Order: sequence, then C-alpha cells, then structure tokens
Amino acid sequence: MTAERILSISDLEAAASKKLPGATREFFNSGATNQVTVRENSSAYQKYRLLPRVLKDVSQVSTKISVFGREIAFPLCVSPAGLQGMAHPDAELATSKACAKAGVNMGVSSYANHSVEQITTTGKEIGPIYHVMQLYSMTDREKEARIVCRAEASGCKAIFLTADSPVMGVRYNEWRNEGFKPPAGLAYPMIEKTSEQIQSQSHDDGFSSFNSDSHSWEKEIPWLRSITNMQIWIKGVLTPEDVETAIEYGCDGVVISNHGGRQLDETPATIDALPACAKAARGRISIHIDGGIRSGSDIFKALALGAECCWVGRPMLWGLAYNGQEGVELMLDILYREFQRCMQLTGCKSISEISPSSLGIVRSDGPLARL
Ligand SMILES: Cc1cc2nc3c(=O)[nH]c(=O)nc-3n(C[C@H](O)[C@H](O)[C@H](O)COP(=O)(O)O)c2cc1C
Ligand SMILES: O=C(O)C(=O)c1ccccc1
Repeated sequence: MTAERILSISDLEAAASKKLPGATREFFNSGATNQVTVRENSSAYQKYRLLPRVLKDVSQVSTKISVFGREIAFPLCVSPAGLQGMAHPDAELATSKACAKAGVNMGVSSYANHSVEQITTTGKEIGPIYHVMQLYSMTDREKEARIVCRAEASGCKAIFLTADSPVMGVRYNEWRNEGFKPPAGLAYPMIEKTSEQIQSQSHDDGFSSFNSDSHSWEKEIPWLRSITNMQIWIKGVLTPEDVETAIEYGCDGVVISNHGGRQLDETPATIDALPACAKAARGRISIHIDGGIRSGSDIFKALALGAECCWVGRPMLWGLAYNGQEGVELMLDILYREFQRCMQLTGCKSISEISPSSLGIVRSDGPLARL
C-alpha cells in the first residue's frame, strides 16, 4: 500500500477526520445552528479571482511581514483554540514547537491543556516565536487578572480579548452528542479548573462564567490597560463601527473573526466583512483576519483586501490530529509554499506589492469586475 500523500489542506482535513472519534470531529469541524457561516467563511473566497501581472522578475520574493515588532516567515499565525489535548496528547506544546520551527506566531487559548509558561518556553527552545494570550471577560475578575499576569510574565506580546462569546453559540452537534464534554484526564492550567470540574458540566454550560457584567468596552478595556503593558486586541470584530470603537478605546489591533462560524451563525464570511473594516481603520489600528482560510491564495486575497496577517484554527487541529507537531509543521509548510507560489505567479515580489488591483470579483451576470 502506498502511504497517503497529504498535499493540500483538504487532504489533511480528510486524513485527520479519519483518525478522530465522530463527536470530536464534529466538535472541531462544525459551526453554529445551520452551518451557514462556517461554510461561507471558506466559499466566499471563491468569488475573487487573481489578476496576475506577467513578465515580472520573481526570482527573489520575500513573504516576510512584521507583527508585534518581529518578522515572521509569511503572513499567517495560528489562532488560539482550546482543548488541543483532544487532537493530540502533546497538544499546545506540539503546536508551539511547529510554529517556532516555521517562524510564525501562536495564540494560546484560556482553555489550553498546557500552561502558558510551558507553551512559551517549549516553543522558544526551537526558535524565535511570539505568543499572544486569548482571554474571555470572566465573572471571576481575579482569575482573569492572573491569566493576564502569567501571560505577561511568560513574554506574551498581546491579549486577544474574545469579544464574540458572552454565551456559547447554538451548537446542535454538541447537544446531539449528549451534551458534548471533553474527555477525562485533560488539564486546564489557565482557567484553573480540574478535569473533574470540566467533566461535571457540558461545554455549553462551561461558558456561563464568561457572561459577566464586565463584558463591555467600558468595563473591560480600561481595566485591562491598568493591569498590563501588553498590546490589547479585540478578537471577533465584524463591523466598521466596532473597529472605530476599538480605536476609541486605544486598542492595538482587531481580528476580523466570527469564531470560525461557531458563535452567531449567519454573520458574514470574514473576507466579506474585511473591506469595510479595513477602510474604517485607515491605518490607525492593525487589522488581522481568521475564518475559512485554507490555501495560500486565500491568504493572498485577504491581504489584497486589507488584512495585515491571517490566522488559522481548524487546519492546526487537523495537523495535530494527523501527526502531532509534524502534522502542524506540514500544515504550515503547505500554506507557506502555496502562498509563495501565489505571490510569484501574480508577479508580487514583496508583501507591499499585494493590492486590490491583484484581484477581480466574479459577477454572475457579466464579465469579471475590478475592485
Ligand atoms: C475546536 C476549536 C476551539 C476553539 N477555541 C477557541 C478559544 O478557546 N478561544 C477563542 O477565542 N477562539 C477559539 N476558537 C476559534 C479560533 O480562534 C478561530 O477564530 C477560528 O477557528 C478560525 O476559523 P477556522 O477554524 O476556519 O480557521 C476555536 C475554534 C475551534 C475550531
Ligand atoms: O468551542 C469553541 O469555539 C471555543 O471557543 C472553545 C472554548 C473553550 C474550549 C474549547 C473550545
């Protein structure tokens, strides 16, 4: 038998999905309610077409960008996703090593199965890497502050405040799978919960402690600013109004995100929300994006439409489930190579040459339109 060849992210998804128990696969892959947004996050990229400029010398191209004051290999980082121990026993430690090896940054979930101290140390042993710490507004403010302090002491560069999850999205898959719960035996060192505590309630109920009266711009942001010198980013912005508010509150960046379609279904695909948000930002705040990015040309399109950097969630989980650290390395390598080829074939030598003029938009009733 020939070994399976994983050439694309969709090959990796298929290989990982074969390895995972059904309820875990559904937990990772599903979105909320009718699955509209989770699907559209990816399919919306297909209305854009690439407009190559030919006969350009692309013998030397640079895919590098600078984020959080450090150069990374290409404009992609790994989103914070909880419960990586369900994909592979090495969990976030494997992800951190793979990111460090590939030269990209990583988000650490508050629901990580390893501590931020271990995750950052393990990654830095392999190579230069920056981490950011994902945070929820919590009813227990002291616990929330401990997460922030530990992240800062570990060298994290930013807090990514998840703004789209005061309550859990409506997730039929989790309900159908008898009130989905993570398996026994995993640790939750950041939210300071034991496996037994997590086991005693459904994943859905576990989110109730995030529905805090501090889940607001005015209570959360100035408080965070008073306890940390790290950058403060808002993860889960979809409108120009909220970009403006993030600027008013002095935030350093926003991630255009709908939580991978797992929270409010029938929100726009992030690539569709991006142009208006980037326009509103006018360079006053960093704009990153996640959701549905599955190829190098998706990264290229997001940059052409105004994002500085992209993040991926599920592809990392598929890499982990397929083959731990090596699987995440494979995922990052696939996207790096595809993105580099895309730059070469569109005639872009550096990231700054990627612009709206590199894209056309497909119209059902006529010729390709220029942006
Ligand atoms: C299994 C899983 C767990 C996640 N856990 C978190 C989390 O703990 N905190 C958070 O802010 N986002 C979480 N996310 C959302 C990701 O950070 C990211 O927004 C999303 O996965 C991006 O979409 P993509 O999976 O299509 O790339 C999770 C996503 C998945 C699939
Ligand atoms: O399921 C999610 O989308 C999510 O954000 C999460 C939060 C905590 C643990 C695992 C996943």
